[in-house]
Amino acid sequence: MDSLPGTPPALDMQGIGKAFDGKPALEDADFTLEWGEVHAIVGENGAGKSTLMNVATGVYAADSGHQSIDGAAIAPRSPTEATVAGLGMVHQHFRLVESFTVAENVLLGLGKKSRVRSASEAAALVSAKSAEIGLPVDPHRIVADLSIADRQRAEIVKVLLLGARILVLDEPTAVLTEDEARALLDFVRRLARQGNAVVLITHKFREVAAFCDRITIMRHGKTVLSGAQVEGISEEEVARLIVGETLATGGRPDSQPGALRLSIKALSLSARAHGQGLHNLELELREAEVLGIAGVGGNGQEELVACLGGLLRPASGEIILGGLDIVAGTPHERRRAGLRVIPSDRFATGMIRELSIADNMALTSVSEGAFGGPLFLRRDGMRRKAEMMIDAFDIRGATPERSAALLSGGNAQKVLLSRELGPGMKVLVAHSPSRGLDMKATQFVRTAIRQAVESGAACLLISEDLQEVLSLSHRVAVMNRGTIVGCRAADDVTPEWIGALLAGHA
Ligand SMILES: Nc1ncnc2c1ncn2[C@@H]1O[C@H](COP(=O)(O)OP(=O)(O)OP(=O)(O)O)[C@@H](O)[C@H]1O
Repeated sequence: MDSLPGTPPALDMQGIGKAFDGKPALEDADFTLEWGEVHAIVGENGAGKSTLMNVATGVYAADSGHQSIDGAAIAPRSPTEATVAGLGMVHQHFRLVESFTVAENVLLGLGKKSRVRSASEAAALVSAKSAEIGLPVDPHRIVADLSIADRQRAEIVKVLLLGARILVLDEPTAVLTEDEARALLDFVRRLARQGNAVVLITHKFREVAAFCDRITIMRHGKTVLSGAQVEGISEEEVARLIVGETLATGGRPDSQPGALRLSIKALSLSARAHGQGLHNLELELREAEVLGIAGVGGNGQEELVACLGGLLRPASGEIILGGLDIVAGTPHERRRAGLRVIPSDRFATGMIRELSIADNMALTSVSEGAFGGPLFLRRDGMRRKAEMMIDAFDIRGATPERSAALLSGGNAQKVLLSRELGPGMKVLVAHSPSRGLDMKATQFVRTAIRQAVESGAACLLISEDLQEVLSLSHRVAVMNRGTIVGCRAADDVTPEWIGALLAGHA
């Protein structure tokens, strides 16, 4: 989509360089966004997509290069400055104050210089904007009470109210259901067609193909394809440019399921206290087997993972691992019995953002005395172990001392895997293990699971990504309303079977 002749681009970035601790995250990167278009930025984890847009929006200062917004040269020193100039970003982790209402957040964002003085005036603005752009947002709700999709919409309305006409969305659909994602992307297209401009950072080619006008591809901090028309570009071509090499396609682990490893009997969890709850859930998992659990998110998947990991205590039922009922065991005791969990939200229960990579890798073994007692922690041992893991799992840009908060999504997942797939693992519970990851990191995660299962581990794979479930599992179970509503060999699974099971309980 070209702007009218003589119209300056919405955003123009040329020759952008940025290094962190001497390591380049961006090298001579270019990006041009026209008014009226949705422009996708794609690239593998750590390619520099977020960093490029963080430079554009004043989160980071570039080391080199220049940029302009609507023809005016600018090097924003803060996100507020960028938003005032017309450029606003909605990050992967939302930046709203949780204890405030949506209107109070907008009031806070508008700042003292604004003529808006009260939360009720801000609320009126939110309602008007929300109606104008067709994005439902209730200004009076407390942010902590909102669903993820509601929060995202609130953040978008806020950014637009602060003056943005260029909207940057960093992997906005990674946290949404399919319906929510479609609604958001429809909105994004409308917004662009009204004369605004949108940058969409995404890993999903189908979003690029269906909703974007042009595409920019990044690899290792550089722009390897700049603003090509989406029409006429194939998924294979995009994949090749993203990774710079061809990927091996994986498949199901080459293993024969053996003896019973884990059995869950009549597991129930109160629905009132814990969202959906669980109802008489029954499962059996064998050694060297992947049992995939398909279903729409919010049907008890989170609760099942929390009950297995020991973060929630079920009202009744048994969880038998290797002949032992672990239902009353602490998370630590379950680990000792060989149970490992990869949660869907890496930083909520898997890792501690504020700690270093080495500390995160040692998190679960420190209490077992692997690195000395609490008073004399052998930090050199932790560092050496972390160096080995960084090497073995090819965690790019990582050093043992670096804060985990600085890892890209794919690399954070690799840190988690390096810790959980360690010795003693008998049952792996993996919840959406490749959510938000690029193709190469996804491939890495699936290969790691496959190898663990081929060495005899049992894996319960819980994922809303049916393709992921089908590509790895020996058997597939369907979860709906807090229970397992059907289970069969993966080869016999059809979309109709899954659809009927989901509808039968709708
Ligand atoms: N504040 C920071 N300090 C140090 N290194 C950083 C910082 N922010 C990003 N990096 C590094 O810069 C590189 C590019 O990261 P960036 O987050 O831009 O990648 P990305 O393409 O957005 O990845 P993802 O798809 O995983 O979000 C990575 O190696 C990352 O670890």
